[in-house]
Amino acid sequence: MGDRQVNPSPEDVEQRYVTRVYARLDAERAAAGAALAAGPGAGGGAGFQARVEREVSGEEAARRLARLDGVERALCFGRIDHRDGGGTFHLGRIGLRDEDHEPLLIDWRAPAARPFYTATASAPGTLARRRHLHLRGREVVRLDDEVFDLDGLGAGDRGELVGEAALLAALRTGRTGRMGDVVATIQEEQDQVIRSALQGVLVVQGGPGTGKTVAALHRAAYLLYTHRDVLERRGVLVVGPNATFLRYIEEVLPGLGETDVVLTSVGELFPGVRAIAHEAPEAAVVKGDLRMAEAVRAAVLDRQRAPEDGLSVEVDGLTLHADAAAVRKARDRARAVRAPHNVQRRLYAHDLLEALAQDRADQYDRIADEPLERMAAEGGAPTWLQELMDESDNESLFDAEDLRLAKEELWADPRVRSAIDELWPELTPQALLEELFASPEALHRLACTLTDAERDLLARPAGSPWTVSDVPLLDEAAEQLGEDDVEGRARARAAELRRAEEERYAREVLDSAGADARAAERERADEEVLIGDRLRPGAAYGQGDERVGSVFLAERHHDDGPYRTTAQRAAADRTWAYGHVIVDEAQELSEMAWRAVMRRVPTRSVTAVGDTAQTGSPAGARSWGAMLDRYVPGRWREQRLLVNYRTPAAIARVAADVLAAVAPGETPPVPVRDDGAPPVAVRLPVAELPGLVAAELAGIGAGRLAVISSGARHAAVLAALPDAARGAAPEALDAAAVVLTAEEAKGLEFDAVIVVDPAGIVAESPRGGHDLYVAVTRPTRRLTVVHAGDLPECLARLRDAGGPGA
Ligand SMILES: Nc1ncnc2c1ncn2[C@@H]1O[C@H](COP(=O)(O)OP(=O)(O)OP(=O)(O)O)[C@@H](O)[C@H]1O
Repeated sequence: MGDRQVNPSPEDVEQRYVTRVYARLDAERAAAGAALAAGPGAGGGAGFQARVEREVSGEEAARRLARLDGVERALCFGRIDHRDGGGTFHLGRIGLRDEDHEPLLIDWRAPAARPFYTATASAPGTLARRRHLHLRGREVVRLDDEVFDLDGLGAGDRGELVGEAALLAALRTGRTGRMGDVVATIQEEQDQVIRSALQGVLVVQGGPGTGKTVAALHRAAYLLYTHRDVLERRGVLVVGPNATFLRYIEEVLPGLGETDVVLTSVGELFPGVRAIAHEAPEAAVVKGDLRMAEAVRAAVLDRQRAPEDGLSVEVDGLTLHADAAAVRKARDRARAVRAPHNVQRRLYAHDLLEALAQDRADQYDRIADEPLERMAAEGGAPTWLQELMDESDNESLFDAEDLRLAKEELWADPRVRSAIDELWPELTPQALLEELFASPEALHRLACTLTDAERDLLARPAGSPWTVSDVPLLDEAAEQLGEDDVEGRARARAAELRRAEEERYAREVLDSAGADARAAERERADEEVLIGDRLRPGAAYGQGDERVGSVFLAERHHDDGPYRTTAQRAAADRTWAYGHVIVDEAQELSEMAWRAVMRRVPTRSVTAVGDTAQTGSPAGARSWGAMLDRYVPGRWREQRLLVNYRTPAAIARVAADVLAAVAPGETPPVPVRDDGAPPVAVRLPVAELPGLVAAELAGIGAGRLAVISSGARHAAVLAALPDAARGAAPEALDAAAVVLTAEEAKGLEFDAVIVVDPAGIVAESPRGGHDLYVAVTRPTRRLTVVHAGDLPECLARLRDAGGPGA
């Protein structure tokens, strides 16, 4: 008996494999940790080259460690067996090799992993079997097998879901308040989105719950894996609708082993400004309109003056004058240079200083000559003096060096400086916009393509807090003004030699990365400003001006402080050019917001995911072409997601009714499951919400609940539910119950949702009932609609269903 060989169960076999995989992960972590601990002191050699190499290997170790740390959970989740001796592969969040460098775990993004995501019962490709491994910690707790039997059932019987059992199990799991990755259950239509080419603009259009967000995040991870060379250096930017949403999705990418991604919202795109103030939707519409770019431009040009009577300044008892023609010439010359306002200003100031210095020299000449000329005129000059005077006729006492010194001296004089500042001030984006909005006269004169009513919407007192729709305008202004990085340039001057070396290195980086359009543009602009050493750095200007594109990059590469990742450096730099940008809830972006986003990705490598049927902002997109054709005329490609993974069929039917009312002609996505409690409508005073919330929470166990209410009832709902989390603060995601507006709920999901005052939500929705559509598409299990008056017609199905309070 004791000798009898018992075949190990499939679970045991997989457990053994999984244990090996985790042992390997531990070993790799230890190695990366040791490399990092050895630190920059490791490896000898002084000089820049050695330093860069050490820094790069330090970066590499830090990155590797972060990647290995993120993938602990469900590291190995699948296995594929090919037919006819094609081999067996285990799939994981990252790839691992064993001690002999043989593949142990295939990265889910590798081509070899693809059949796992594309094989269906009707089209299994070369697969004989797909297996999902479910782990708890490092323990295998369940296996789901799909055996592809070519002679078996047809597609109609099996459906086309990939890994159906595992998918449904994943969809039924209670929500945690954080989006998780779906690497084990990616569906084929999502796989196509994820693996679509890096180049160009990809629009992913799909109804609520079709996995647009989750697919976009997996796409980020896929692109980083496949194009690591470019993207690790340039970074990937994900733009989401607000800070809560960003918190909701922030764990997905680290869980996939990727950390080089910047997550931000439009309100945070401008470093140093936190836009939190609310404003009227009508004002947001005006600020989102492209005509605002013209208004900002006009406001900048308005601050570049050439007065009719020229410039006069009192200096040391003399009135120095630059006549109108000279000032106009200086302005036109500065404007002709392709550089932003604050950079052009240096040229303008230089030319005015020259005119003033020349005037002073002429006046000194006259003063010096005057007594002699008077003597000569009175016939009292001796012959030798007369001869000398004739010889020096028209010859100034001042040479070029004197003039240069005079300019420096004048620039150091506060009266001269403030006179020049009056005509062409150095401006910050904040000051420019604040002054524009605070002056009805300036608005009238400069925002001339707007109507009076539109201008009235922009007017507000100085010192008002920034709103989200101000941010693209600040960005626009920053682009027109140019930032004068005084500190950066002072640092640069102090380390001239080191910079030269770094520049050489950065040039190599630039070359290998291909042309960086943005850096090249800056380079051109700066060279033009500096042509012929006209503004040579010196005491007069106090700063080094010799910036070129690769120096920008060198500055970005080098940092005297602790090591910063690409993502950290990119996030702090408004002018960073990303390798790829993903925009979620992209339908909400205004024209001006798109302009700010596109500025950050000169290569136009963009993924825009959204649903034009959910557009809530009146400044947002009604069609993708309206937003994108301007940047990539006719060249953006669209992929549609058609399956709803979030909401069970009964709730999806209610949502479809709402959709038919707010966006007739739009097709709702097809729900993938038909379970969960039927949705109900209850007539209930807000004061009785606590009982309903308690009952719903009991119904969902450890899940999450949201109460989504109209603005009109919001305060009353908050008062009735003092224990619930409130508002869109990111912490609210951790609470069992949260009270939100429809706007705040966008992109999020909850096990149970209570929609309060649907008629109010419809009435308040700037674009009709779109906000109600958002609200009823948030639940994964239960939907309750609470109303006091009549239900909106689009919810008639709930009334007819005869729920308890219908
Ligand atoms: N292939 C999948 N496997 C498991 N879960 C999935 C899959 N695809 C989507 N889901 C789940 O479906 C839910 C909806 O996904 P997601 O939030 O990405 O949808 P969306 O299209 O962005 O929705 P919305 O338009 O409402 O923002 C999430 O819980 C997500 O994890």
